[in-house]
Amino acid sequence: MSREDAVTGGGAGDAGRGAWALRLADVHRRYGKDDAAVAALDGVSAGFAPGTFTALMGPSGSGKSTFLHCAAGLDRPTSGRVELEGRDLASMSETELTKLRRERIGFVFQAFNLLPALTVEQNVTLPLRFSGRRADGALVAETLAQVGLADRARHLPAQLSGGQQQRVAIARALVVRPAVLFGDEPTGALDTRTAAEVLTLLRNAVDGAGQTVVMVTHDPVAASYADRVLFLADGRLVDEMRAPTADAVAERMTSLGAWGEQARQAGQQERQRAGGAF
Ligand SMILES: Nc1ncnc2c1ncn2[C@@H]1O[C@H](COP(=O)(O)OP(=O)(O)OP(=O)(O)O)[C@@H](O)[C@H]1O
Repeated sequence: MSREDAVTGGGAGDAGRGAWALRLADVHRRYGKDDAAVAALDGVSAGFAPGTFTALMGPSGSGKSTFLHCAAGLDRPTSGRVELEGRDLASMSETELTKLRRERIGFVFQAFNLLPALTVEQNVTLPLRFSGRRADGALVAETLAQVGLADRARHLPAQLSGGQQQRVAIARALVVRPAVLFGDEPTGALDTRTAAEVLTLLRNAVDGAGQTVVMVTHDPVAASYADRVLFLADGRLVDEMRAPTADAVAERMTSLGAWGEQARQAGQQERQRAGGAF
């Protein structure tokens, strides 16, 4: 697959619809109407091959959360296609989307969102119960072992460190063996050493189990664990970096930040010249 195809999710190198775990094609998401309209996503196309780890970065307000929400079926694009394992999310009813989210999508947030009264094992079992599946003991044990918590199954979340709690959240996301695991700043609340453990875990899920991971982060070190970084600015994908290093990512973010600020100022001047409201 060429670099171009990886960014656009199309072209001659695309082996067909089934080739991507996730694919976005010309996705637009607008909020508000007329003068107050905001193009949070402005024609985003990207393909995510199975068993790859992608970091999504960009200045504040560039559209990262909107991207994740549209890609994970939590929000619907204004136009464009989002395909998960070749299935078009736009054609699905709310009931079908809910089922798809439960069975084929994993989500890990900055806040661990564990249920405090349930044990580690019970927290991890929840998604299976929600999707009406039997809480297979072997599967749960295997998933807990995968995140290094086999000996903590009967503990309560409050008895665990922050890093361990995030590992439980990752186990809970992985237990359904999702098509894509989405992370929204999953290491944002962790110290450097603990964050490294969690990122290594995600890396191993990709390398060892063929998991597909898409992670939003502001941290260049976190992004360096990914196979590639996609950079968003003003709702558009503006660059891709393969085999990223923390230094190279930090440098790119600095120039993007400056670029984003220039673009905002230019837009403001334009609106003032045009006699706009602000
Ligand atoms: N519900 C909404 N209604 C109106 N505008 C919105 C809404 N959600 C997001 N936006 C706007 O869309 C743009 C993209 O927002 P988004 O939250 O996706 O950016 P982000 O890159 O995740 O930002 P951050 O890094 O600060 O979390 C911003 O201009 C934001 O103000």
